[in-house]
Amino acid sequence: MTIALGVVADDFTGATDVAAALRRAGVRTALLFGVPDAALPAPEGCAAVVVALKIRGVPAARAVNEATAAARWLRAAGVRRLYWKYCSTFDSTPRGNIGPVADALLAETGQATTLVCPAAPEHGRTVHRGQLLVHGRPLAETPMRHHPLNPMTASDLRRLLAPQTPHPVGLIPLPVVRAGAHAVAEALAERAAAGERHLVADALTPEDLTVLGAAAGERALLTGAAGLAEGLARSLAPAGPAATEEPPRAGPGAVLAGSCSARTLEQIAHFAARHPAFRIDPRAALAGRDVLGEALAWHATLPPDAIPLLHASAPPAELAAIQRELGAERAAATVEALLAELAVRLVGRGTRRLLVAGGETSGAVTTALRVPAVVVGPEADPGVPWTRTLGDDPLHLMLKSGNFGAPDLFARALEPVEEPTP
Ligand SMILES: Nc1ncnc2c1ncn2[C@@H]1O[C@H](COP(=O)(O)OP(=O)(O)OP(=O)(O)O)[C@@H](O)[C@H]1O
Ligand SMILES: O=C(O)[C@@H](O)C(=O)CO
Repeated sequence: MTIALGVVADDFTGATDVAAALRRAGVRTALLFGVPDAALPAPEGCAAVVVALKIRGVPAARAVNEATAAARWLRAAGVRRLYWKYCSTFDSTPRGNIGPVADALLAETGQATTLVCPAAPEHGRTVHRGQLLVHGRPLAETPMRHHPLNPMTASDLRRLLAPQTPHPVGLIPLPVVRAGAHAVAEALAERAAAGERHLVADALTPEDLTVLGAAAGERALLTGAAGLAEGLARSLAPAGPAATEEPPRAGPGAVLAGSCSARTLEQIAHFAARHPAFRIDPRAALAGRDVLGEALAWHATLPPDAIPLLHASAPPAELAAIQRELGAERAAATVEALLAELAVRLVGRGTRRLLVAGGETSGAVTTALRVPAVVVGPEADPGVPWTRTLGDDPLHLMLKSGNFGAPDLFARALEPVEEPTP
């Protein structure tokens, strides 16, 4: 089977989000974690392959190297169209990594111009007049202002991208998109001739994204969040039925959360009111306390059917205080290392369903668990699918983006479902 689309995703939850969107569009999708080994054969029977990397916050040179290596593997596996998936809230700093990777992949494919469209209407993200809106509010006026690693303090995508690339950034405004694929294709050709390399595209609806996907035609590289990938998939092939697979209902479950996003904090509050919860503090760990040992000892006291939550998440003011005291990167690395080791220990103790909140956190956990690839299953909420490892005794993983899912998601995903009495 030809692989129609190869996606390079900058974090692990973003990768599951885009894989779920492709599955929704009827495309059988495989999800690989980390740059695939050169000898790894292309997954059988899949029309799309997503490679999940953990390059959102790393130095730009490293992000470029890993993304290029993943793109080369995908192209060697026969992929003609590449997609660079970044966050629908454009998580990045003025140093990168969205621009540098887009430039590197453009050079790799020999293409002159690409689209930049983080719209994901499914998640309430739209682009209008080049502004990124989250449920109608400019990005910089949302809690993303307080993100622990990349606070987003501007909303204009041209302004956000400009410091990340030496190339001109232009705009395809909504009226052009609404005029249809032909008008967008013409605008793309004109802007390319004018030397504009990155074209921010307005999109408010799934239909706008399908138009953009269709306009891109045979272009070898598009960039954006899950919405444009789904639009591209819809324009490539009519939607088929999504594979039918039940969510995993049984087996010991646990939640590990390192996301400090507003939605994760709500989900933690909801879950902790019903289930045992343990809070990890990086200050204690760096002061020399055996936080891992304490968490494991706490876990050992729980009844076998408990669904524990272990988390480090802190509200904005407390997070800022921790970061001032420890340094943001040191604090984050400490939390990630602790949660990753906890994941390994919990799975060692029999956990088979693991919900992980946060993209960086999911990257750390999945890498520590040495999971090479998963099959993408049903979504519990938009962009939050269950995935499972291959083999006889699969591990079920739900990698949740910080801002995704309803407040009761953790409970809904993991609590046993009462069978209706006949
Ligand atoms: N108490 C804390 N103090 C300092 N850093 C923390 C704390 N808790 C979590 N972190 C760090 O904050 C970062 C949160 O990023 P992560 O990507 O996991 O979540 P997110 O940004 O909400 O999710 P997504 O990327 O999916 O939107 C992680 O690196 C984590 O280790
Ligand atoms: O696009 C999004 O918002 C998510 O897929 C994501 O990347 C979160 O890390």
